[in-house]
Amino acid sequence: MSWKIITSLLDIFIITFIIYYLLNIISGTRAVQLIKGLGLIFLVALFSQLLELNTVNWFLDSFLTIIMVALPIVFQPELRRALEQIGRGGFLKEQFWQNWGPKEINEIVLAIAEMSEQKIGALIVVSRRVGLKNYIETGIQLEAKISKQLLYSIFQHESPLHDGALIIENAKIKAASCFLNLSTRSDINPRLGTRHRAAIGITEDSDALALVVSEETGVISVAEEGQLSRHLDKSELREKLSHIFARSKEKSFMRRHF
Ligand SMILES: Nc1ncnc2c1ncn2[C@@H]1O[C@H](COP(=O)(O)OP(=O)(O)OP(=O)(O)O)[C@@H](O)[C@H]1O
Repeated sequence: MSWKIITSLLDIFIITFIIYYLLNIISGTRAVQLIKGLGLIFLVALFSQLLELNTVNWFLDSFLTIIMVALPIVFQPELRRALEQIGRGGFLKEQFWQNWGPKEINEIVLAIAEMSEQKIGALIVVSRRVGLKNYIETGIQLEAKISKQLLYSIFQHESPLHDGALIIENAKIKAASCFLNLSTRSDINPRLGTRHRAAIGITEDSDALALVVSEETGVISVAEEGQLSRHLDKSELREKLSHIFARSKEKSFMRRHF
């Protein structure tokens, strides 16, 4: 095979990968409708060029120029998320799991299970490699050890900190009552309210995990990478948390030794 063919194949492979990656990032967002709309306008523009419909051509050309200028403004949140996702791609290798152990996981699981039984609404965000400083700053800052009792008491209705999200970073409770960006995805179950949307939102903005207890039903859910797994029981939650930290430890070990 000649060098030229190899570089052409590489070229095609890279472009296919980039398109696949971009489609993955925008799937389920309002940008999908926009892409469909733009595709349609490009098709009409192509036909009008072939048929030499000059006025239509002129109109579509001017329209597309305006759209291109307006795009970054209208889709600023989506663009920011996409760039954050690209930047996340594994370059920040902070050993976020270092202070985590079975004890911390156990305390969280017990607190969530108890709140689920008593239908106490809760939203707990567990950060991983991506720091959540900008979200921590929106709440009341704490620097507390993880304990079932503390988590449980923060989310009691009488507690001034119960509203909003609690953020755990490096196995420490960093803040409570934090405000998160809500996911703008259009394919989220409409019966889920803002607590679940906020949980999904933070996992789109970062690689954090978000644990939710529904106040209405007591259902336990976990959001990861923009996907919500619902109806988890105590052991499934424990397994999920343990698995995530074990996986991170393994990956970090591989990086250091191979
Ligand atoms: N942007 C946000 N950031 C953090 N927490 C939020 C945010 N929006 C709402 N919440 C939390 O969610 C609570 C409201 O939950 P809501 O009933 O709207 O959601 P839900 O998904 O239906 O949850 P539930 O099943 O518990 O009712 C608020 O009281 C607040 O604690």
